Amino acid sequence: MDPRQQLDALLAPLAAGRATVRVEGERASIILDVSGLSERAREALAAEVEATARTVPGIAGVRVAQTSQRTARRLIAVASGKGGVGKSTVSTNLAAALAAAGRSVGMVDADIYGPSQPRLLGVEGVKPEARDNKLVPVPTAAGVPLLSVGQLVGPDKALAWRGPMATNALTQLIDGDWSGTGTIVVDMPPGTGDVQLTMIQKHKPAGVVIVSTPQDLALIDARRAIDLFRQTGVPVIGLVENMAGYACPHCGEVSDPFGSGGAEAAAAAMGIPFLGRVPLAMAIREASDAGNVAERTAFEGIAARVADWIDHQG
Ligand SMILES: Nc1ncnc2c1ncn2[C@@H]1O[C@H](COP(=O)(O)OP(=O)(O)OP(=O)(O)O)[C@@H](O)[C@H]1O
Repeated sequence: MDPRQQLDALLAPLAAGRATVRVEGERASIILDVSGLSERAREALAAEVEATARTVPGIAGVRVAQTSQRTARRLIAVASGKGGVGKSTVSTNLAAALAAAGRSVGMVDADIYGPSQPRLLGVEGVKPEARDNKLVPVPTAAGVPLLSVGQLVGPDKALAWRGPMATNALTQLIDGDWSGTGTIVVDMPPGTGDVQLTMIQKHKPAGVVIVSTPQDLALIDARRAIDLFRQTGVPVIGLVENMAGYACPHCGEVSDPFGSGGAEAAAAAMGIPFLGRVPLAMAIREASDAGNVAERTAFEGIAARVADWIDHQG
């Protein structure tokens, strides 16, 4: 475990959901959300967090800052018209890139048909604890704490759920102990069913990112998803074209077996921003399978555009 992972693991039982941790070289900065705590409890928690952080090998300096301003929770849904287009992969890498850029980001995996975030974020089999009747997000190496349908029932079981069970699970995850987390990326199930409607009506996402492949766009599934969010007043942050072109694993050159520019033109025709293309690349699949998010370059531009959108929402 690297110092960052050790720090997250040690702080989880003490202050998960309250601590936002950054590690640069040998220095750790921890922002502690102390809202709702008494003066004495704040000081005690800050002292305990600092003392604990100092025990981590490889960390030489620790700075703990307290904030009592509970960050307004902002939900960014990631949706697609159909399954298998890489929505989960885009969600993970988007969240990881935002975290790497210094944002406090969490992940809710509401994909009942294939909750793959525990695997993608490298915490498969780790169950969240409950505190004050709320689930406590599981810390991950990418700095993106996670609550997933897969943690509640195991990766293969949720598929058989009917509407109310699925929507209750979504609410339980979104109402977890997210104090200190500014933005929660929500990996939605594909399509336009009950979970999407509950998400829109009850949880009111700030915006939605739509993921599609070049072929998905041609098949109009993505358009149907875009229409649902638009008609219900959820701002569409933009379209990500995934598996766009093939990146040669040897030389990195991207070729376009399906032509290029189609998604960008489709986004323009629908009047929504185009956030970028992610090539079909062996490195992306391998990183996903290994539960790490090392392959980040393809996602940085997309994350920067989403961050820009967030900042302009006030
Ligand atoms: N750009 C890419 N390059 C290579 N492989 C990719 C890329 N994007 C996704 N994949 C791979 O494609 C498969 C499906 O991706 P993912 O699970 O992210 O899709 P999804 O849309 O979330 O699917 P579902 O809706 O079924 O959960 C995974 O094996 C993933 O590693």
